[in-house]
Amino acid sequence: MAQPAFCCERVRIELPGANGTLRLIDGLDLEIDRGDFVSVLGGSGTGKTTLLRVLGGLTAYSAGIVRYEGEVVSGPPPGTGIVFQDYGHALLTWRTVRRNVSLGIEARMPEAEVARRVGKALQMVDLEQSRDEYPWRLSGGMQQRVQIARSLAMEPSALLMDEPFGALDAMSKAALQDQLLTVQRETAATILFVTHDIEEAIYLSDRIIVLNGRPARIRLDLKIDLPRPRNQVLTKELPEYLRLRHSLYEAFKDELHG
Ligand SMILES: Nc1ncnc2c1ncn2[C@@H]1O[C@H](COP(=O)(O)OP(=O)(O)OP(=O)(O)O)[C@@H](O)[C@H]1O
Repeated sequence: MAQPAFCCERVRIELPGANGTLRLIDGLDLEIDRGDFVSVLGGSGTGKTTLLRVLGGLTAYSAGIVRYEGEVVSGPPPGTGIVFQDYGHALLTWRTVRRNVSLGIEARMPEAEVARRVGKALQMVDLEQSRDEYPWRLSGGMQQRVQIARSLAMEPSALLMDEPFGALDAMSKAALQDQLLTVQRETAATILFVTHDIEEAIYLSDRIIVLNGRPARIRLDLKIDLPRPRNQVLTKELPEYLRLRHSLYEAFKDELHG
């Protein structure tokens, strides 16, 4: 069998809390295949963001082992990019769009290669027209596209995304979802996507993992077998989409209704 992109074996994640150590996740076994789009759902505070940070090498784990492409994760693995919800803080206001996108690569490669990658990344998120603008002159959706372009310029083999569209209005959100699906098709990157939005998770994913409990465990692991390319109207009318939506809302009934 092909080597998975991410592999967690009996992973325990503990964080310091006001009343001692918080055991957030324990005994987590998880494999994420290369090129898969995997969403992580779970109630507030279950540890979704923390798990993403552990896979991205930003937060240490306390037991077990996390691997990316076979290598033990002990810092941000080469070839992975992280996109946060808070694009406002992620972007540098004094740099143009182009120079925000080049941020992660400009010190590491020749100028011509930087320019090529920035141009390609801006094209993928449809922001070529705004390359010389400053981020504060852009809408929220456009700012988030700048952050995504910055990750894409690193030509990542995996993207870790923490509620990237959580702060956007419904129209911008749908447009960015479709753009992300196009990016995934073009780059074949593995995408791990944390969201609170059940419908967004079904629409985008090949697989959905639901975390719950303290310490959190995987409560549901669903394969999403909807045809691609997906379509905001047609996909959401498919009986299989409605069935998945129904079972996920059932799984979250207690959390949604208190
Ligand atoms: N750096 C930290 N130090 C200590 N505790 C933390 C830290 N980061 C998060 N926590 C705690 O860990 C728990 C899980 O947080 P996390 O942000 O991973 O959950 P989440 O599932 O992403 O939540 P949400 O859906 O609300 O964003 C929370 O109780 C939070 O207070």
